[in-house]
Amino acid sequence: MSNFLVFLALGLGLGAVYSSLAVSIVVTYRGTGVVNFACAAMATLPVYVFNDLTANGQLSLPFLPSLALDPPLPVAVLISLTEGALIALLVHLVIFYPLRNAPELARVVASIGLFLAITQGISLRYGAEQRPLLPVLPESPELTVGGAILNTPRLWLAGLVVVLSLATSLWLARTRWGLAVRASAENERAAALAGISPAKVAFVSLLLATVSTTLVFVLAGPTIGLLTPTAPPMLIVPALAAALLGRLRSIGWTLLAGLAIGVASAQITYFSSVEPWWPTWARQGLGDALPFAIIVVALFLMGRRIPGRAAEVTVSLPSVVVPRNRLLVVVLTAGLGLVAVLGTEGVYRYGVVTTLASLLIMLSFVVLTGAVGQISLAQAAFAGAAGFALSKIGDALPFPISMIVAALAASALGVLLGLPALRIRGVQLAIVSLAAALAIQKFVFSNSAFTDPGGNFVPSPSLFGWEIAPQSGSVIATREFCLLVFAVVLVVTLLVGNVLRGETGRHFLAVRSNESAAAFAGIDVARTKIVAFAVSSFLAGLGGSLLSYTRGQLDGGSYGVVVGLTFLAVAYVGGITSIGGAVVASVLAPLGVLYVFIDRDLNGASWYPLAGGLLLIVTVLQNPSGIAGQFRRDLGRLSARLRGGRRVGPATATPPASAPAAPDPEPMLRREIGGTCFEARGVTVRYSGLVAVDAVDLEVRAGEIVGLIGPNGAGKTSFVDAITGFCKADGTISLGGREISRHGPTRRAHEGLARTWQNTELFGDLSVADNVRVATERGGLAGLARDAVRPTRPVKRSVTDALRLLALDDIADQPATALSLGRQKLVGVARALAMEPRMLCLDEPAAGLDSYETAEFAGTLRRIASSGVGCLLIDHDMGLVLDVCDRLYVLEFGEVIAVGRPDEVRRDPRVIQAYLGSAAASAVETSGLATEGQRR
Ligand SMILES: Nc1ncnc2c1ncn2[C@@H]1O[C@H](COP(=O)(O)OP(=O)(O)OP(=O)(O)O)[C@@H](O)[C@H]1O
Repeated sequence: MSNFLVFLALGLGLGAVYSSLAVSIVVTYRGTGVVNFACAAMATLPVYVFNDLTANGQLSLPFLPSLALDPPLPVAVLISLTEGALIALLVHLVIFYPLRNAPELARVVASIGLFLAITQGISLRYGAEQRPLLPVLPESPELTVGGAILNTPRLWLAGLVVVLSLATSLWLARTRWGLAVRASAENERAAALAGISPAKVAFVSLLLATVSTTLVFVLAGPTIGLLTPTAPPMLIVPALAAALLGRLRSIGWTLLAGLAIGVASAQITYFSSVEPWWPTWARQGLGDALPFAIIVVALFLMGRRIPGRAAEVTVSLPSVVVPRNRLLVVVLTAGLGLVAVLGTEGVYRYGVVTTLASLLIMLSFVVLTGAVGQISLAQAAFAGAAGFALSKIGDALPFPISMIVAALAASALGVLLGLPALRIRGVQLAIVSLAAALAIQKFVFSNSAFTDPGGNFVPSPSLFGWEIAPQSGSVIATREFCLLVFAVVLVVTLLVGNVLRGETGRHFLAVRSNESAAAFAGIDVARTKIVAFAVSSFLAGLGGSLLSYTRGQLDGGSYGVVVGLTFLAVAYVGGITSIGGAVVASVLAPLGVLYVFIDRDLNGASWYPLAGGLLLIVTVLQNPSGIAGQFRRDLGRLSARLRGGRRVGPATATPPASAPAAPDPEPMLRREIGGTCFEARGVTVRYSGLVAVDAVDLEVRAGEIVGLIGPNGAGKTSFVDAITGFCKADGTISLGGREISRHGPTRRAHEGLARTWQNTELFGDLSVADNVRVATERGGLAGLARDAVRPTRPVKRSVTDALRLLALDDIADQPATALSLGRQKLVGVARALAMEPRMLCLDEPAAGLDSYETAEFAGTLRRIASSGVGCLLIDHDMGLVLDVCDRLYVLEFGEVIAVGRPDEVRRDPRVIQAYLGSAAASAVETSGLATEGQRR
């Protein structure tokens, strides 16, 4: 019992550090929208200054020579806090403020760049060796409870953090600045309109967060562990777990969660080091794995309830370059690689082989982060998992089977990590993957129960009994091994190129662009993400296996978290959205060609990690598509100039200069209206207290065009969302006589219920043709296998027919988002049509079309219906609706107030009343609704 109390006090101290960091993460997030992975790193720098001041009497600020100064303790604390404040100012001005509207991925990556820059900068300025930290808080009064002497400084620290957290909570709740932070977090645009400056709010939050964390770090002394450049910064992982448990919002819950995590990990330390019944395999690293377990559970249980933060403006991710595997480019790049392998020796050849192997790890980022938009910080852990697996099975299995099995082990781990990604995305996934990387490093790679403490030797690959030793005597990279790596990397890169330009690649890009629209285009979003995780971790595993051969031996730090963050940094700097970017990144990779050059010829290897962090920040700020993207743009400009000086810009489909005459009236199509193809009974949609759709019955017959009209807010879109499975609803929905009420959106789409969206919802990275085509492809593992061998397959007839019907075939190769709004809507209709639906729901398809295009669209709609498809049309253009629809349903406040033929409905007094109010009713009766509809 007394040990329990001792560890409870120790745990409260540790928990206090976690809590203070976690509260800072929450305050920064609410004020700036950035989950700051460098929060602990920013406070670590002042701890070094404080440590030098108190232990050596030296003021050693970054970039400046040390000064002899022996200040009293309060002055030393004050100097450290001032440094913390200056760091916050600098980070705000140089990084977070310029990135305020950048995509979430960019902001996460920038804070990782900051983490790397600070930790590597500390290493250069203060050295990488461990430093002891002296207690700062008083050791009195001595507290003895139940015979246990409790650690008083840790209890003081816990008390201080509780007070600081309460003060922060009061500040947020009661002060003008606190109100501004809360307003900005809810709706930055509205806050800005109300006169609140988002920039000032962001700075004040960051300042408060950094200074309070600095104070706690400085006073915590040995509670934060030994002082090394990376140990205190890595406290960010348990702190992120606590912040998530507080839903990135509640200071109180965050405080409690941090304290609880601290206490739990102290108790784990106690039990695992003392109790004989504690399993041997769980004696090392379990405390480090705890935050991962907590984060996964927290995100799984309440991932969707963690609030996003609305920015004033948002910018999309850099666009993806779909690889073409052009023969000339492949031959030139492969030739260059071969020359590098054959033309180098010694340490340079080692650099070449490292670059080649790293290319596969960089490709793993291109697949997962570039193509699918999922941020993973665990790619090095996957590489390491394969490396460690290879050290165990490399002797038992021949090459390449051993390498493939090892990579499959990494892939299995990747799929496990991908499971939480089905419920979460963006920065939350970055947090899970960071925690996973730390857990794998500490609990698996550094655990003697799973690895060999004497060294995890990786046996040389042997091909048909011929051993290809990676090293031989003093040769650190043999030519045969380099050629083997070259061959593997070339084949795998070509296969990845095939996958990215095939249907799997289109599914990836669709999911990255818009998950809801992808789901209703029949794409299984969950399966697509899992496939991406599997492929990406498999690639990381292959790269890790090849790297492990070159190393010969692995230890716990070989594929640690910081290695992983460095991989991400170079992948981003090279260009995370293209294979060319991965090639550039592999040249920049740790121990790769450039590194060897910097080390050998410039004697600057110690600057490499710092340069990596800084370059990452600069890339995020200046050039999100990386070096490869910039190169491609420059090349484009150059070739345009050579072709005659024309500017290269996105292709746009311009409408005709002068509006052509309206098309001839559609020759009367013989439309046979068949039996009921769609039926909704008692459909009701509630948003909290509001009944948006109230027990609506609606029926559409095959070949019939049914209009659903009503004033703004009547519930039309909610009804379509309900029947297509995009919002919760009561009632029954049947398609072709089969009830589909319980099916999800994707299954409803597969059953033949297609829809278009009010806001186009196209896939921005795909061309017009691919936006349509992607809805006809099934993807999955079968698609992956087909893509690998034959990525260019014939386009389905329904796709070409839909493009032709909507007159989009002449602009099929243009990027969909470069079209006018009206034409984008037509692409949405074509996509729905290509799925060969029985029933088509069109949500305001004519908004954005001019009168000529609208008249054409009316004809198109009749043609669609004449093929037997039931159509439900929502539109405010009454001219179109009255002209084209066979029957109309009129909604008001969620209820159907009229049903009938257009000529009946337009004379219905309730309808006239609903549209215009009673005063104007009689006037309109004479002019007709059509005029009013057109005016709208
Ligand atoms: N996600 C939501 N949460 C809460 N209320 C909602 C939500 N979506 C819609 N509403 C409300 O439900 C009602 C119906 O909205 P809906 O968008 O379905 O109407 P609509 O007829 O499609 O309007 P419009 O013609 O302007 O598109 C409105 O009062 C709207 O404010």
